[in-house]
Amino acid sequence: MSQRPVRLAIIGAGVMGETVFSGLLRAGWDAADIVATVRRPERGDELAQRYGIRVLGNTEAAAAAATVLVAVKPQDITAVLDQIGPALRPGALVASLAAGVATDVIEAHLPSGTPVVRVMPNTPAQVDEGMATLSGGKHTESDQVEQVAKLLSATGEVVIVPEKYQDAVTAISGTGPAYLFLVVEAMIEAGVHLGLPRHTATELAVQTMYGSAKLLKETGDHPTVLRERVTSPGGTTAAAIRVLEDHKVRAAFLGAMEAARDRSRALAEAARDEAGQNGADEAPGRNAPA
Ligand SMILES: NC(=O)C1=CN([C@@H]2O[C@H](COP(=O)(O)OP(=O)(O)OC[C@H]3O[C@@H](n4cnc5c(N)ncnc54)[C@H](O)[C@@H]3O)[C@@H](O)[C@H]2O)C=CC1
Ligand SMILES: O=C(O)[C@@H]1CCC=N1
Repeated sequence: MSQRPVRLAIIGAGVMGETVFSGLLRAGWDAADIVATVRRPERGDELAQRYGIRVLGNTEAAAAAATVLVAVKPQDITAVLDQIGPALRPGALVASLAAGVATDVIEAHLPSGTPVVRVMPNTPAQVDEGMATLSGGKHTESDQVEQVAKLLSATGEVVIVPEKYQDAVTAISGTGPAYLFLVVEAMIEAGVHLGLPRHTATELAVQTMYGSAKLLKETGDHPTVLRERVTSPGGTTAAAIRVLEDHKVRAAFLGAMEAARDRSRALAEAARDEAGQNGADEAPGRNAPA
């Protein structure tokens, strides 16, 4: 424990955990500064071989690092926090990627005074175009939130938000890539239905999504303005949009995003109930800053 800490431990290196540490490696971090944990040994071997990072057990990894990023599913997080809490280094910072799970629940499963940062990232971080939002807990100083923001900025944009926004954020940027992939999937299938070869339909749909996103970002123009520029009076776009409006696409997005927000809240409640059942208030102070 007295050894110099590694910079980061990723607890549960699945899709998002790998996304974060691979972005840090692309940004120039040394593999020796990162340790990760996994549930399946084959997964650990794969990560160690591909990236040269060390794969350890959960408590060993937590004990080794200055910052501990917990990237397990919301359903698994309280058990993992209970396991790693006693092993944390004094002053260690804990960040969580778990959808819904609030900082007070995370704090309740860690030694009293542990600084906690709740993060909602997204998968475009795999190509350094992520969108992550961060909120600090009640023992977290603003420079500690900034520290996690700096770390995640290796994989894209980062915004610090009040925690009360995190469920809505989850519905827009955390979950959002899936809506857009579904739109592309639907466009490809429709293109095939119209008689295009599948590879042609795929290339056209993917580049159209990419080009449209770039146009939105680079011009800063409102999507309504950009849509109007495509829509000629009495033309093809007006005909297509009319069908989408008939099918209540906007209402469907409203309903879908309310459902995502509500699910985020429900995941939070499930984790909170577990905290209650375990009688976890806050564990005794073992992590006061050194
Ligand atoms: N996939 C996504 O687009 C996003 C995911 N998230 C959040 O990120 C977290 C991780 O999600 P994914 O990476 O998609 O899930 P995943 O299932 O790919 O990764 C979770 C990993 O944790 C490992 N794990 C579970 N229990 C463990 C334990 N006790 N010890 C060590 N490893 C353990 C699993 O084996 C798995 O590899 C979730 O909490 C999710 O809400 C947040 C934003 C976006
Ligand atoms: O579907 C989920 O629960 C996670 C959180 C945001 C995106 N994927």
